[in-house]
Amino acid sequence: MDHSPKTAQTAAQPLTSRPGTTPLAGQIRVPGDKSISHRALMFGALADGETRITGLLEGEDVLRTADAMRALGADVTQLGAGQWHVRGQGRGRLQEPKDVLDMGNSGTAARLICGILASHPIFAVLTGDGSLRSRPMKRVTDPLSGIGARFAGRAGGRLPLAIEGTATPTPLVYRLPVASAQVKSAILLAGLNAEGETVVEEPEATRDHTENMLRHFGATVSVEVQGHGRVVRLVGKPRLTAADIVVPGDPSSAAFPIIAVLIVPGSAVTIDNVGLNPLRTGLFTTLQEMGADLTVANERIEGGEPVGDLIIRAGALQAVEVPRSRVPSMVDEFPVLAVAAAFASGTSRFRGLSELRVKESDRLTATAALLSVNGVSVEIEGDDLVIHGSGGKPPAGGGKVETHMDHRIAMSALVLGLGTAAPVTVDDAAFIETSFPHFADLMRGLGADIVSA
Ligand SMILES: O=C(O)C1=C[C@@H](OP(=O)(O)O)[C@@H](O)[C@H](O)C1
Ligand SMILES: C=C(OP(=O)(O)O)C(=O)O
Repeated sequence: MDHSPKTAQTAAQPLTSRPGTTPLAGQIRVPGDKSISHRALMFGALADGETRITGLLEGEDVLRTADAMRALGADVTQLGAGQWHVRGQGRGRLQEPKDVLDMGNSGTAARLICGILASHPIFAVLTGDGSLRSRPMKRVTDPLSGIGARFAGRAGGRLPLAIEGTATPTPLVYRLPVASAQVKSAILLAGLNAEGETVVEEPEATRDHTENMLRHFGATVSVEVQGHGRVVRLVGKPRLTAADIVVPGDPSSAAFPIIAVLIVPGSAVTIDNVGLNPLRTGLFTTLQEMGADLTVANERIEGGEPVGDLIIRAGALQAVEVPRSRVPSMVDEFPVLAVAAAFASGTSRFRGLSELRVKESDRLTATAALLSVNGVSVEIEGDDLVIHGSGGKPPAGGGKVETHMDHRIAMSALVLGLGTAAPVTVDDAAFIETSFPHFADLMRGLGADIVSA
């Protein structure tokens, strides 16, 4: 099986989704969690010994991380579908890469690897695709300069970025200016090679997979809850020991079939083995507030993370107001939540979405555009998104959506077209491969009508 990332080379792949005449039905699994998959490969590369990973997401973003870890000297091998092993060099012993590291479309890969490289005495250059090269990197390079690493990038700190790591990193005490698990993780990863304690204060709690995995590999990490936020402390220079990892299904990917089921009348689907880390489940809370028929069965802990099976049935939805404090726990789910809101009764407001402007695309603008080109009434007010729902009546559809190299915009638009009056077309579905390989096939298996445009 060829696992090299491809999006950069492939021609645009337009797709159309058409309103079906039959409900969606079935029992499925979604691919492994992207955040946990990146971290599993990185921690495996930083640890002593052999880490075995089950359920790894084989999406292009994660394959970029696998390639980068190989270029830094780790032995990364696929044993079977979702089964990978990584033999690490031991903390602090990564090698200088011989060529530029291409992180493709992945912000998580680029920012976390900056943290890893910053505290190794090596030189490296990072680049990415057109989307990633437009995304801000100063949010990691500014604090990481404080440990003694040096960075030179394009205007605004954008990729390509040259990094000169330091052999003697100073431990940081840093308060995050934005709620970002990527920035928190970059600082903690850099702190692994610093003598003493690295402290990251986050004003809003963000996903804690890095903290969980640090402990799983033997590091000492403490977390103190402070209001909506947390203070994370890492003791530097731990021995990281290889540990097996079981990756749960990605709740951010599950969001797409979930919303599809909710908006296609008569549908009922079960999604098995979805990660339910409480810092990732803001969408489920919000959908329950909208009156969605969404229940969790068989809740259990697997590989240190809570997981469960989701049972979803179509039904009427009410408008919702999502508070700013909930944004980090569902930051990637707003485009598809906006699709659900388009079918609800009443006007929904999602507050405080400024971070959506710096994702793979400006998702605030792209989400509003994907709705309005399909006849949904929507406004952006400051950093809020306001959506006037149709009250269950199918919105017009018939639009061609620009996806701007953004997988989540592409999948959200395709979900919308399953419930609109006329089909919805996306200009390029190729980027769906970054996080959700075989998305269209999985949806077709449930009865969705998705075809090449
Ligand atoms: O740490 C992570 O794995 C991620 C953090 C989030 O980004 P920010 O840290 O920029 O909010 C999220 O949008 C991204 O998909 C994955
Ligand atoms: C924002 C995302 O990913 P990243 O920042 O890793 O590119 C995402 O997957 O929605």
